Amino acid sequence: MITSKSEAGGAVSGAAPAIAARVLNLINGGVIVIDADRRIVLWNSWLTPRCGRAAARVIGQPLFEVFAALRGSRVEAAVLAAFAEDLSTAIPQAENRSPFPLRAAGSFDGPLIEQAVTVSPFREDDQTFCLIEIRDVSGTVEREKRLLDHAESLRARSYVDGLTGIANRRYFDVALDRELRRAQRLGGTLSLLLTDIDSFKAYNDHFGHQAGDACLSAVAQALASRLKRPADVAARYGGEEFAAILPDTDAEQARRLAESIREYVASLNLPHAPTAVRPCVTLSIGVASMEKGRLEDAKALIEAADKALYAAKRGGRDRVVVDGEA
Ligand SMILES: Nc1nc2c(ncn2[C@@H]2O[C@H](COP(=O)(O)OP(=O)(O)OP(=O)(O)O)[C@@H](O)[C@H]2O)c(=O)[nH]1
Repeated sequence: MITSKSEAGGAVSGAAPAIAARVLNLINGGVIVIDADRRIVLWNSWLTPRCGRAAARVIGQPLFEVFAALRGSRVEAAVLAAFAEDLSTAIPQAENRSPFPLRAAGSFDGPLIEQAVTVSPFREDDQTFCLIEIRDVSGTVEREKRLLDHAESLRARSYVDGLTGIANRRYFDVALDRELRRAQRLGGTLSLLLTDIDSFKAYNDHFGHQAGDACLSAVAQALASRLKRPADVAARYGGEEFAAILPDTDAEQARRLAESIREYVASLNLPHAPTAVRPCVTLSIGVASMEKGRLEDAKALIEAADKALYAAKRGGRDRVVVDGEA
C-alpha cells in the first residue's frame, strides 16, 4: 500500500481519493464546500433526498442562490467571517434551528429538520474554501423537549395535593410568601383563611376512612369554587385543614367570603356522623389579615389565623372568627 504524510500528519494511502469520495457520501450529515465566490464545489449525497437537489444541479452554483433562505441568516454571517477573518463558527441552535430548508429524506412537505451547523474555512492550493457541515439534531431536540415537558409536569404535580387535586402545602408556602411580598411592595392588603372540617374524626369513625377522603375532596372543590379571583389560592394545609390566600382582600371582605364558604359547604348537606355538632358537614374558619407593622410575615399571619380558627372551634364550631375578635 502506498502511503504518504498528509498535511495534518495522518497517514494517507494511494486509494485515499476514492475512499474519501465514498466516505463523503456515507457521512450521516450534510457536507458542502464553497469557494471564495460562494460557489458550491462539493456537495455530498446526504443532502440530495433532503432538499431534492443532486450534486450535478448545484455544483458551480452560488450557495445563496441555491438556498435563497440563507440570505441575511447566521449562516451567511458565518460564511462571511470564515472568508474575511478566517473564523470557524458553530451556529448556536437557539437562534434558528432550521437554517437550511431541509426535510426528512424523501419528504417534500414535512417539517424542516432541526440542524446543528458549523462553518470552517480552510486553504488548499492557495485558495480559501469554506466547509459547511449540517447535522440533523431533530431527534435530540425532540428528546430534549420531552424531558422538559416531563420535568414541567413533575414540577406541576409536586405542587398538587394528590387526594383533593387542589394546591398542596408546598405550593401554599411558596404562594403565601410571594403574595405577602407583593402586597408589601404595592402597599396592598392580603387575607388568609384557615378552615377545618368540624368533628372530622367522628366522620371517619362513622363512615370509614374512604368516605372521609371523598368528603375531603368535596370540601376542597367547594372551597376552590368560591374563590373567584385568579390570584386567590385554595390549598390543602394539612389533614382535614384547608387554607385560602386572598390577595387584595381586607379583613371585612375576607370575613364575608369566609361566611359565604361556610354557608355554601353547609348548604351541600353532606350527612355527618350522629355525634357531630350538626347533622351535616360544617366548617370552622379563622381569618387573619396583613396589616402594616403587624402580621407582616407568613409565620405571624398563619399563627393569627390559627388562633382565630381555634376560637371558632371553642365558640361552638360552624362559624367564622376574625383575628382580634376572639
Ligand atoms: N379520611 C381522612 N381523614 C383524615 C385525613 N387527614 C386527617 N384526617 C382525620 O381528620 C381527623 C381530625 O380530627 P381532630 O383533629 O381530632 O379534629 P375533629 O374531629 O375534626 O374535631 P374538631 O376539629 O375539633 O372539630 C382525624 O381523625 C384524622 O385522622 C385524610 O387524608 N383522610
